[in-house]
Amino acid sequence: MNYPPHISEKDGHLYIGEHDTNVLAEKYGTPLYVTDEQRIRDNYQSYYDALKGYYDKVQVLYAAKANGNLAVMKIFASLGAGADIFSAGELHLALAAGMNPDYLLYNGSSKTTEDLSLALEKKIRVSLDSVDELRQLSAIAQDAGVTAEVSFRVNPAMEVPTHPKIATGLATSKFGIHAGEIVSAYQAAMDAENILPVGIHCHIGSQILEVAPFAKEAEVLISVASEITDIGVKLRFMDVGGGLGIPYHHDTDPVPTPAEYADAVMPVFLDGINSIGIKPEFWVEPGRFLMADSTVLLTRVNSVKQSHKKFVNVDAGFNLLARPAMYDSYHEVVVANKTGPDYADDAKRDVMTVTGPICETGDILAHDRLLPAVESGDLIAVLDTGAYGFSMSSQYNSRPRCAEVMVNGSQEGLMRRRESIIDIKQTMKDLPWQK
Ligand SMILES: Cc1ncc(COP(=O)(O)O)c(C=O)c1O
Ligand SMILES: N[C@@H](CCCC[NH3+])C(=O)O
Repeated sequence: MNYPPHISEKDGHLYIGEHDTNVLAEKYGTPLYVTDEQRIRDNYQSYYDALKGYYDKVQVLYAAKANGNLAVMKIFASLGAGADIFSAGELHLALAAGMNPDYLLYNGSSKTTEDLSLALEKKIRVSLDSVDELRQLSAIAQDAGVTAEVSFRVNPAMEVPTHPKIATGLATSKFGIHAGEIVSAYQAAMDAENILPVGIHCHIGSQILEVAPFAKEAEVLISVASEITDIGVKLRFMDVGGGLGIPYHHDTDPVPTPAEYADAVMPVFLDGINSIGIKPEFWVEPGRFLMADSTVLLTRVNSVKQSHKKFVNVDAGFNLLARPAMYDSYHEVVVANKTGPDYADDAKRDVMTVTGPICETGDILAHDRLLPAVESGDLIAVLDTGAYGFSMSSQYNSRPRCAEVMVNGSQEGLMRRRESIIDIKQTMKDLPWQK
């Protein structure tokens, strides 16, 4: 199987960076997420450089929902990124990581008045999702005696090649304001007290492996930019939302590069702004491309069962990696203590289904994979789990969440400790009538 450069096999073991995954699993226990810092930096640099090659006013806003660990946020802060934030928690983490508030955008289709007040208090721009939200923000800004800088999220009514649950710009999606209504929304913002519209925001969906939809999105945004410039909006940024997908099927998926993305999108953007006669910043909010392949989820084999098929029962399930159960997502799996030529012979391999410990039939991490003979105690690595892995985890079945480790060259360290049963119980309360 093809691996990204920070994943390798040595002496029968799977390595991440300079580290034997078996040694890390032994030291920190399983299940365990392990992330390679240098890979995050390299992914960021390739995205940023490709866009910057076209335009000097490029800003990356890391999509914090992909992985909100403070250690991860600090890496992006050190690289100069801001963040796409979707909650007060993500806002808090972005500021704690030292990100510049100028490059944070408070997104979301359902914000509370507390969220809107917090954004104003912290001087964070808000991406509005409805005219109702505009009215609420205007009232809060008037009370606070400040001006709120905003963008609207445009719904571009676009079908995109991805799982329907993560296609966010469909005409039927809950997000954004349709192109036909967007100019009147901006007019309402121009007319509203204590509101200054300064941006356009859009997001067509996630895990898209073609560049054409992003170019089409840029066309839609340019057309909106032209119309709202005509009514007097002074655009400071155009935010195109999330980034490229990644090849989860390592050997067969197409691998669109940031350079191809930039070649498709930037000419549309540049021609558009030149003909309108404006020079807004170009913002992009990648999450998956920056994080997904930086991380492996290590999970120990509890038992193997030959039923109507061969089940490999491991200690991580959809409590820790929801993607396969939620979107039928594919992740490569490797037996991390049985790699290399000794285990490559297909005759000695078997088709196996890797299942988690959760009390649901759908708790399957990987269906029907050809793997070397697996026994209890073996270590399985689930690849490409750095985006929407830990961040979507839960305590279902009252299972404490696992630890997260970061490696960086020869260094390694815990970036999140393992939870215990105390963490599960600590928010529960004794009811007075249940003494
Ligand atoms: C508004 C917004 N921005 C950015 C992202 C990040 O997308 P991706 O991880 O595909 O780059 C998402 C998630 O789909 C999103 O909803
Ligand atoms: N959570 C989704 C990505 C979309 C999230 C943000 N809109 C996934 O795991 O693929």
